Order: sequence, then structure tokens, then C-alpha cells
Amino acid sequence: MRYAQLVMGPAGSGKSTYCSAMQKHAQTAKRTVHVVNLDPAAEYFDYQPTVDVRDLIHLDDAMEDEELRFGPNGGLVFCIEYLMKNMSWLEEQLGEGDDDYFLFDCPGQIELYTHMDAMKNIVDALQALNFRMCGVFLVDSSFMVEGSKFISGTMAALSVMVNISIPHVNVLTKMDLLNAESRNQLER
Ligand SMILES: Nc1nc2c(ncn2[C@@H]2O[C@H](COP(=O)(O)OP(=O)(O)OP(=O)(O)O)[C@@H](O)[C@H]2O)c(=O)[nH]1
Repeated sequence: MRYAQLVMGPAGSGKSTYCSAMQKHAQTAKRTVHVVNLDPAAEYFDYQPTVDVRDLIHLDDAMEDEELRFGPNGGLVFCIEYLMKNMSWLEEQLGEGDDDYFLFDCPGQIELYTHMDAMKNIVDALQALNFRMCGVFLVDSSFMVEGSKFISGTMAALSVMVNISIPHVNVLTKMDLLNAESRNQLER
């Protein structure tokens, strides 16, 4: 059995920062946590990925292809579907270790989780590879303070939980950026 967190959330919500912090935290506890970059458009992260989907396909490959001519959104969906069709590549990259712990740093395009099958299919394929998975959905806390945004954030989280159908934890990120009044408002 292997274990994994699927780290999801809107663009800029802090997924890569979370993965990096968790990896460092594990190192401090003398444990090894592998991070897998599943974002074909990633430009910067400060962890050492064990697997990087950009070695298989990069967003630019889809956008610069003369026949495909995708924009950034269509291109990203194409890349994730391409990964799905090449799961054997991911399987090989992940190796066969037992008891390994992985963090999958996902792309920030929320429709991949809320109403498309792409990410759900990848989760199903990973579960077939003996992964026990948990979804971690990150939301920037500053987008949760106003009532309307709070509803939007919680509905997005609920939609992801139902669509992906694995144990699910929501994480409010960037709490350090909230002032006391906003924290109280969020608490209420
Ligand atoms: N102050 C503060 N900044 C944070 C926190 N988490 C992330 N950030 C910052 O927010 C920005 C976006 O963080 P990322 O980790 O790149 O977010 P992401 O979800 O991986 O972004 P995409 O891959 O573009 O979707 C970076 O400048 C981070 O340094 C946090 O808890 N506190």
C-alpha cells in the first residue's frame, strides 16, 4: 500500500508552497515524502519533485503545436488527458515502493476537479496502483471573508469532494495575511 495526498485548489491558492512545506516538515521528522508535479504549466516551485509531468508534456507543447493550436485552458485539459492516456509513464516514474508517501501538486484550473472527468480518472488509475488517497483542497483565506465569496469557496470545495469521491480535507491558506478583524469575521 502507498499513500498520497492530491493537493488541489484554485490558481495561486498555495498548492506548491504547501507541498514544499510538507516535504520540509517530513524531512525534519526524518521521513521521506515524495512530491509529484502534475502541473504541465508550472514555472516555479521550491521543492525537489520525484516526478515532473513536464518531462512527459509541457503546456507549451500543446499551445505551440501547429495542428492543436490550443489556448492555455484547452491546452491544460489536453495535457491532463494526455497524461491519462500515458498512465504507464506515470506508473514507471512512481516506482514500486511499499509504504511510500506522495504529494501530488495539481494544476490550478478548478474545472479539472469540479466537473471534468480528467482528474477523477487519474485518481481511479492511482488507486488501481495501490495508492490510498486523500484530497486536500486549498482555498486562499482572504477569499473567504466576505459572505458571497465564502459561499463560492465552500461550494467549490463541496463540488470537488463529490466529484473526486475520496476522503477530503479543506485547508485555508495564507491565514498569516488576514488582519484581526478579518479573522474574527471568518470565525463568525
Ligand atoms: N503569506 C503567505 N503567502 C503564501 C502562503 N501560501 C502561499 N503563499 C504565496 O502565494 C503565492 C502563490 O503560491 P503557490 O504555492 O505558487 O500557489 P499555487 O496554488 O501552487 O499556484 P498555481 O500553481 O499557479 O496554481 C506565492 O507567492 C506564495 O509564496 C501562505 O500561507 N502565506
